Amino acid sequence: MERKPLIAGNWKMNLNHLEAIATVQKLAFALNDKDFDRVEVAVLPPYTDLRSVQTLVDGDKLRIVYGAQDLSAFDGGAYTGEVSGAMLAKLGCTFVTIGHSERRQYHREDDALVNAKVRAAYRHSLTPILCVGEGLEVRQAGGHVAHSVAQLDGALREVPAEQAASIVLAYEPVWAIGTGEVATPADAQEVCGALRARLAELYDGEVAAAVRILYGGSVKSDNIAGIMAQPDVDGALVGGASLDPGEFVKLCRFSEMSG
Ligand SMILES: O=C[C@H](O)COP(=O)(O)O
Repeated sequence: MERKPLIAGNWKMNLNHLEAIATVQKLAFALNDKDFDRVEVAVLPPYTDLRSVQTLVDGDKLRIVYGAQDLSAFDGGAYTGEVSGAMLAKLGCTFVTIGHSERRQYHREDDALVNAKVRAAYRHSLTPILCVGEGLEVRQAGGHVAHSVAQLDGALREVPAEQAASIVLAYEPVWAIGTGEVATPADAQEVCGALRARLAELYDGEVAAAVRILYGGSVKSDNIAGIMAQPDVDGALVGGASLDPGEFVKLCRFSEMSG
């Protein structure tokens, strides 16, 4: 099955709504139809930017898609500070990142909550970008595959095959996030391959073949080609480098970069 590569820019807590408009405009100006035919390009701005991004994308009929960095496990009600899947769907979001290591670390999100958020996303027709990945100690102890697969198992509890087939996974080794320490292409392939094999066990080969698996962690234009060349890597979840439109455009043209 043909899987269209996805390059997604996770802006984290950067860029206000005015900066978001300028950034998306620069991306739209630089990227052309050929780029969008080859790769799906997504940005994941802070909540406060989403309405502005929606207006720009709709108004100019841009092929850039967008999403949020998190959502509430609940659909509405007295949950101060939370944002529901329904609200994100209304803003035209395609994707929502779930289980990013920064949410797991700073907000104590565990597999049960990640699972509840995955199911909330599907209730509102949002596509989760489910993040898994090990910390340095786990990697050094050789537990990286088991750790990432266990996070996948936890996140997909009670998620039926027809929903799972549309999920996007992101393998992000925590030790490689924002550190400049990029995993080798072989490191990325080892875990991404194991995640796909696990999907085949949990569901079937068809689901496993349909799911896009991204690598994330210090991806830059000078290292993306080798990572993208791996058979089970279908894209990148990019943090820091996505804040620079010129660099992000280069990442979207990964096939022109040297490995
Ligand atoms: O979601 C993106 C990842 O956390 C990677 O961030 P980074 O590219 O700044 O290392």
